[in-house]
Order: sequence, then structure tokens, then C-alpha cells
Amino acid sequence: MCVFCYMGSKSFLEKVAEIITDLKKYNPNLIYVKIHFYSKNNYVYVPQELLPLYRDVIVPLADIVTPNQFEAEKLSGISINNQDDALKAIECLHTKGVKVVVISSSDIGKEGNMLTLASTAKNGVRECYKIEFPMLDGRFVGTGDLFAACLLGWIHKSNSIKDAFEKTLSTMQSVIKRTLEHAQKLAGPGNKPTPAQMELRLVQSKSDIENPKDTFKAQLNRKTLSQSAQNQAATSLRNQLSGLENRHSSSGLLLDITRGGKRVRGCTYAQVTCAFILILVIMVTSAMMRYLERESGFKAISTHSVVLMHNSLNTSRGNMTHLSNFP
Ligand SMILES: Nc1ncnc2c1ncn2[C@@H]1O[C@H](COP(=O)(O)OP(=O)(O)O)[C@@H](O)[C@H]1O
Ligand SMILES: Cc1ncc(COP(=O)(O)O)c(CN)c1O
Repeated sequence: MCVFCYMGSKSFLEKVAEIITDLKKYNPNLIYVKIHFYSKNNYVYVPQELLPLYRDVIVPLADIVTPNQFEAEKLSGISINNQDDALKAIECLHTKGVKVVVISSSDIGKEGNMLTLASTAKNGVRECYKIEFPMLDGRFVGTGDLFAACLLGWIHKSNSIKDAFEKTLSTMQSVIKRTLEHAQKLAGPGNKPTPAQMELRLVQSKSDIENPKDTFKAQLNRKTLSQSAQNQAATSLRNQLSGLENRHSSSGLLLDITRGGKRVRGCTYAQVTCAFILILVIMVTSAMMRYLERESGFKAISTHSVVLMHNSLNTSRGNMTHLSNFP
């Protein structure tokens, strides 16, 4: 597993992309998680010019991404004002090849609430859950990191996005409530806690991290995608299909049979065309035989066999026939 936070330099980012690509080659099971990298509360951490690199190179390499609303907007180019928009943004990130997309926080729930969404994409099927909860009054630092760490840990343990999502939210809220209560105690009545007083009470929350309470139930998001998002999804499917065609034409293959991701057999267009022509010739010839037999009273017999098919098409044998004159 490899977790990657934000980086502010182009050359660092390019190196990370190179390393992740290499690591995935050696270990295809490597899970690479892209977490906070860009911004919080509309504040941009990294230079704007790095956005295309994050969006087009780093994110497509990720298995899991956990952007907040602002980052999801930046990465997808979709402004998120409601759940439909959020689904479109999520779809856009899935289209980039990300398997798990979690929007860690958004303001599209009910007034005063935070809404989080977790979506998986498996074999073209989307499963999206949401959890809504009251937003507490305070600015917390490191919540995005804690969120990603808990989520990854639980996905690894339970392999269920719903379960991992619920447990993560439960831990987050316990930690945040404990932090806020402690900060308010330190600040004194009527005073606003300082950032230092708001430091997350992680050590004190050990048991809530290890054994999250069963407080949150994720709801399956039954809202269907809007027409435009469906069109977007259809376009992405078309892109995937055209990618497939390109792959075939680039390898010159019409049919790939793969085992464990490796091609074990393939047929070229030429081979398949030859096979069809030969089958056609055999059918026409045998029809002619029968016709001539009927019309002339001659008998057609088979004299020898020849190899018909190209060996890479599972060598098979067929009979060649010719006409003999029987009295
Ligand atoms: N003000 C808040 N009130 C309640 N929960 C919060 C608050 N801020 C953060 N959280 C919790 O932290 C999680 C991650 O927060 P988020 O704001 O998305 O992090 P970041 O912006 O650092 O990436 C949220 O899912 C939520 O559970
Ligand atoms: C330098 C720096 N500052 C602050 C943060 C905290 O970010 P957040 O509150 O969004 O988790 C991070 C998160 N990786 C960071 O790398």
C-alpha cells in the first residue's frame, strides 16, 4: 500500500508518478491512495500550474482518492452544488480509472450539515453511499489525513466500502468532538480556541480509532445520474471501447484470449478472414456436389484430407472431395 500526500513541486510530482508506475509493474496488487494534495476551505496549498499534472497523471494512477468538495471540483472541472453534481464529479474521477472515490466533506447536505459520499466502480457497476452529520464549529487540521488513513485501514480489513466508510466516519466524529471539547476547555468560556488548542486528540482517541462505535449508517445513494452525467458515462464507455479497438489494431489482433492478464492466444484479422473464406468454399463445394449428384447420377467420393486451418486457429482437418465417374 502506498499513500501519497500533496507535493508542491513539478519534478517531485513527476518522480512520484514514475515510482508508482514502476511499483505497480512489480506488484500489480499495490494499492495507491491519493489523499489531500491541493486545498482546504478554498485555500490552495500547491501552485495552480500543478493542477493538470495532479488531474491527468497522478489521479489516474490512484486506486483510491479522497478529495474534499473543493478538490473534487478542481479535479473534475465540475462545480458541485448538489448531489447530482457530486455524482457527476465522482463519475469523472472513476472515468480516470480510480476504483474508490470518496468525497470526504461537502456542504451539499441540509443546512448546517456535512455530507460525505463514497463510491466504488467495479466492472462498470457503481455503488455509492452517503453519510450526513452535523458540522461542528471549528477548523481542524489533519482531518483529511486521518480520514484517508482510517478508510484505507478499514478497506484493507473488511473489503466493504460501506463498512469502511461507516467506521471511518465514526472515528472522525469521535476524534473531532473530543478535540473540540478539549480545545474549548483550554480556551475558556466565550473564547475561540487557538489552532494549537485545536490539535487533534489522536492519542487520547486510540480506542475510537481501533474500535469505532456503531454510530453511523451509510445510505445507498439511490439518486440516479442526470442525463448529462449518463451521457458523460456513455462517452467514457465509448472511449474505453475505442481504447480497446486501438489496442487490438495496434497489436494487429482481432481476438485476445487472456489468462491472468497475459495474452495466451490471439488471432489476426487475416487469419479470421481466411477461416471464413475456407468455410464458405467448403459449403459451396459440398452444395455443388449434391446438386451435380442429383442432376447427373454421378457419385462424389472423398479421396484425401488436407489441413484447412492455420495452426494458430486450432489446426483442424476438412475433407476435399472430387467427382469420380461410376458406371
Ligand atoms: N467542522 C467539522 N465538523 C464535523 N466534522 C468535520 C469537520 N471538519 C472535518 N470533519 C470530519 O473530517 C472529515 C474530513 O474532513 P475534510 O474537511 O474533508 O478534510 P480536509 O478538508 O482536511 O481534507 C470529514 O469527513 C468529517 O468527518
Ligand atoms: C503541510 C500540510 N499541512 C497541513 C495538512 C493538513 O491537511 P488537512 O487538514 O486537509 O488534512 C497537510 C495534509 N497532508 C499537510 O501536508
